[in-house]
Amino acid sequence: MQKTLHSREPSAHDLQLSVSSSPKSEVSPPASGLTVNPGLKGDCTPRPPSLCYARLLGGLRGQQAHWNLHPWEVTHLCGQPAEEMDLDQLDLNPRIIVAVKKAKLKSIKEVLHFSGPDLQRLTSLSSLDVQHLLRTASSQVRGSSVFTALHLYQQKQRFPEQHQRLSLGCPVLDGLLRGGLPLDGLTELAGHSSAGKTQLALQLCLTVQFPRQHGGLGAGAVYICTEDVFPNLRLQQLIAQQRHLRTDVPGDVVDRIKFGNQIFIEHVADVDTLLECVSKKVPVLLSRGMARLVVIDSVAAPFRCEFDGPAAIPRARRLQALGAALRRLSCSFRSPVLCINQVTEAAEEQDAVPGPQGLWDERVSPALGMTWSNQLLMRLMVSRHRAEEALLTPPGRPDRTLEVVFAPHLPPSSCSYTVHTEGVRGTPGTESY
Ligand SMILES: Nc1ncnc2c1ncn2[C@@H]1O[C@H](COP(=O)(O)OP(=O)(O)OP(=O)(O)O)[C@@H](O)[C@H]1O
Repeated sequence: MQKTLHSREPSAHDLQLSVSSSPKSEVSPPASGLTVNPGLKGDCTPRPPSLCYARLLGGLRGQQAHWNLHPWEVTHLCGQPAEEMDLDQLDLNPRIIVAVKKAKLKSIKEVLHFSGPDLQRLTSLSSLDVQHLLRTASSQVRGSSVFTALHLYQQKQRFPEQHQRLSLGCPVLDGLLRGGLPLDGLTELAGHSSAGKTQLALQLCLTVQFPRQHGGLGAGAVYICTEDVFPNLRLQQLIAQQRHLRTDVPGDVVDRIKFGNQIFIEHVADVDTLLECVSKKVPVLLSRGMARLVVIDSVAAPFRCEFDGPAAIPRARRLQALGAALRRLSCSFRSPVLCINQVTEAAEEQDAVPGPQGLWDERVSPALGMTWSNQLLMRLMVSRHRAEEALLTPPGRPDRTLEVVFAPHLPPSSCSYTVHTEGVRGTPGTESY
């Protein structure tokens, strides 16, 4: 009987292993990384565990197995459902396998359903054997693909999904954010009134609709307004100007996208409606692939109105609930969530958020305090130079700054930007890290 355990195309490295009851039908094991299988009696040649086990199994059953795969792969059938996994795939002493089979356990899944003491009782194996059995079974189910965050970070080509970002529609801004907004997690965009937060959010609602190769996610956006009416006129203007802003994208690609049809606008006035919107309505759009960006403009307004005075504890609870719902949405649907936030002038110097250069004179801090800050993956701050400073700014020079206040993957950094008819553009050469 022939048994093929893996359907991968054989390569030069593959070891064709014929296993039979005949002791001569074996292949030299690989030179390195070998272990001695404790279950082998009278045969102390070091071999890969799976190879030893295969040989013994063949010997026990008088059967022939012919495996077209590298022996190391036999123990690493990653991704196969546990219920389909045959006990014979386990790299174990056959004595243990026989005991398990005698106990009428047919698959790895069944083995893993029992606790150690239950297995001991069922199989009459020693506690050490049962521990070994459970460890081998669980590592078989888990497979070999344990990756650290460093692996994911360093191997960009191998994990393109993990490195995907939503472009801001401008190479300078994308350069500052190493590609754009991360898909998993909440990004806050905080800043004074008229700094350009809404402009950037509108631009993202358009960028998200571009195909992946042009920095988008090929879907629409949900825009939740909590304070002002949605700026529809400005959106129409930005749509009309997309060809001028996105000179990197072929004109026919821009023309084909019906930008106006894929922005879902919701107005909410209080915290309950906001929570209901993000937990009921938004998931429907995201799960259907109709949207892959959520914007809340602004997140502070409902909390500011409803929790005036000493209502700190209920406010913190609602903020946490909102943060949790948004994070769940973002991670489940790999869709960025952008929360626009207002800022408050800090009365005390120690409350202020330092800019990348430690600009204490900014003396502003995003609204909603520490409870909200803890919900965020990344905080961006936009600022517009004060009126008196703007007078000193030479004409044509940018008077706005975008700062990365914190992000797990970015250093504190900043760059200048301008808002034009066609949208928001970073100013080349103004980046500082
Ligand atoms: N069509 C346009 N052409 C050029 N600049 C524009 C245009 N529309 C808006 N702007 C600029 O954008 C600024 C307003 O930006 P935006 O509405 O994003 O502010 P904001 O940070 O969201 O403020 P708020 O918190 O009050 O909503 C204006 O001050 C103006 O300089």
